[in-house]
Formats: sequence, structure tokens, C-alpha cells
Amino acid sequence: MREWGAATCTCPTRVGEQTREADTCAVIVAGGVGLRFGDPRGKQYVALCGMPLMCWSLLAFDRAPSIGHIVIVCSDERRGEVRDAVLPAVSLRHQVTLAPAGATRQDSVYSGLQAVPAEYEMVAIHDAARPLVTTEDVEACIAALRNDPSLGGAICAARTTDTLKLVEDQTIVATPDRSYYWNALTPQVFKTATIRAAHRAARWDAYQGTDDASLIERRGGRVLCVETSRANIKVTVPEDYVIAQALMERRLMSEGCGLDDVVPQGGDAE
Ligand SMILES: Nc1ccn([C@@H]2O[C@H](COP(=O)(O)OP(=O)(O)OP(=O)(O)O)[C@@H](O)[C@H]2O)c(=O)n1
Ligand SMILES: C[C@](O)(CO)[C@H](O)COP(=O)(O)O
Repeated sequence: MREWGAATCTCPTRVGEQTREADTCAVIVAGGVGLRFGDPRGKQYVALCGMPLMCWSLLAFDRAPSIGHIVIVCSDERRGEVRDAVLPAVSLRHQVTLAPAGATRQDSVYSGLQAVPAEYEMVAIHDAARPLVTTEDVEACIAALRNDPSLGGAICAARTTDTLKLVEDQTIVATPDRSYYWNALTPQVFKTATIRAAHRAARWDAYQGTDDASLIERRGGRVLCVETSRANIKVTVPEDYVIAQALMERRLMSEGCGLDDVVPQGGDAE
């Protein structure tokens, strides 16, 4: 893996100026230890194309016209690193609040939700470990929820392309019709009040879901899958890093934008 160094390549495309009131707060969860990744620095802090990996998703959200504030959830031990290394590597327009991580992803999201300023009607919850999210993905998901009041949430998702097997004791039990199966990605967007209530209910019931949509589903809410870029992978194991780096390099080469947009400055961290 490359060491952290000066940024040699840069940023996602700007998606126009802010044309509407920003009604959504981003909650970026970066509180995991990355056991499966195995690097003691933590996968969200290793360099990807010249910046800590989590910087790429911060930029994508910062440039989304619907986003007005960013909450970053990180462990107390890494708070200093976020302030001194992550935020200075990007030039964020929006104010940033840091919230303490919890023991599980769900606990970290719960913590992040407590830090969302009162004026934000919607939240977009995102894994810091998904650096390839685009501003277009973020906006598509927010627009889907905004445009359909009957929805309990809208999530970025991609259709499954492999043949799926239901397996017990390493033996195939069934081959389900894969047209019904999609991979859940992030961001996952919800009304702030709705997802806060769903998280409170899950804690009360001691329910642990692997994503936030499942907390809405279990209460009967309808969550829409918004088909977005399948390049938005989660860096989970070391092989994912290699893929993420190749995809990011390809994106940066095709966009060909300059370094001036990512000069060290940092947002105001509260
Ligand atoms: N207690 C936790 C656990 C996870 N996450 C975040 O949730 C996202 C998705 O989690 P995952 O890929 O499982 O990350 P880790 O928990 O770090 O990985 P592992 O399970 O391999 O330890 C990551 O951005 C991770 O930092 C978090 O904020 N707090
Ligand atoms: C939220 C998520 O990224 C959607 O795919 C995923 O469920 C997180 O799961 P993990 O096992 O905690 O990585």
C-alpha cells in the first residue's frame, strides 16, 4: 500500500453550484478498526491516490448541493488524526462535527445521528470505507427520498451479477432467482426523525442490523433501491484496496482535474 504523501491526483467533478437549500446532513462512519483489512493504521486512514482513503467520500459529499453539514464518526483515539491529517488534506466548504464511535457500526451511526444539527430534515449515512462514491450517487439517493413522501428511505444499490446459492454446511440448498437480489451500498438516506426512531427501537429490541435500511424495513417502512454506480465498493479486505485504487486512478485520469481543488485547508471541526 502506498504511504500517505502529497496528493498527486484529485477530486470528483463538481456537480454545479448550490441551487436549493441544503436539507441533508451527511453522517460518515469511520469508527471501525478494519479487522478484515488487517492494516494497523485502519483502512479509512491509509493513503488512496495521495490522500487518506476517507477523504474521497468527504469530498463527494461536500460537493453535493443537497448537503449542508458533515458529521464524521471516529474513535476518540483517532480524533486528533482526523483533525490534523484528514481534514487538512481536503478543502471542505461545509462545517464538520466529530462524533464518538461505538462498538458496532450501528452504534456508531446512532452516535452520529445524535450530532446532526436540528435544522437537517434528512440524513445520508455513508461508510468512510467506500471512497468511490460519487456526488451524483449522493444526489440521486437524496432526490429519490425527497420526491416520494411515502418512502421510509432510499439507498444506493447495485443489482447482483453473480449466481447466488443458498448454502448450508457447504452444500447448496437452492439457487434463487437473482433478479430479486441487489447489493446494498451507501449512502442510505432517511428522514432524520424516522431513522433516529428506528435506531432507538433497534437498541430497545437489541436488534443488530448490518445496514440502516434494515432498521426501517423491520418496522414496515418502504425503502427504495436507487440503482447507482457499482464501482462504489466497500474496502473490506486488502484485495478491495487494489481494486479501489485502480478504479480511482481510472476516474482521475478520465476527469483530468487539477490539484488546486484539494489544497490542504480543512473544514471547521467542532
Ligand atoms: N464500530 C464501528 C464499526 C464500523 N464502522 C464503520 O462502518 C463502515 C463499514 O464497516 P466495515 O467495513 O465492517 O468496517 P470495520 O468494522 O472497520 O471492518 P471489520 O469488520 O473488518 O473490522 C466503515 O466505514 C467503518 O469505519 C464504524 O463507524 N464503527
Ligand atoms: C452498510 C453496508 O456497507 C451496506 O452494504 C454493509 O452492510 C456494512 O456491513 P459490514 O459487515 O459492517 O461491513
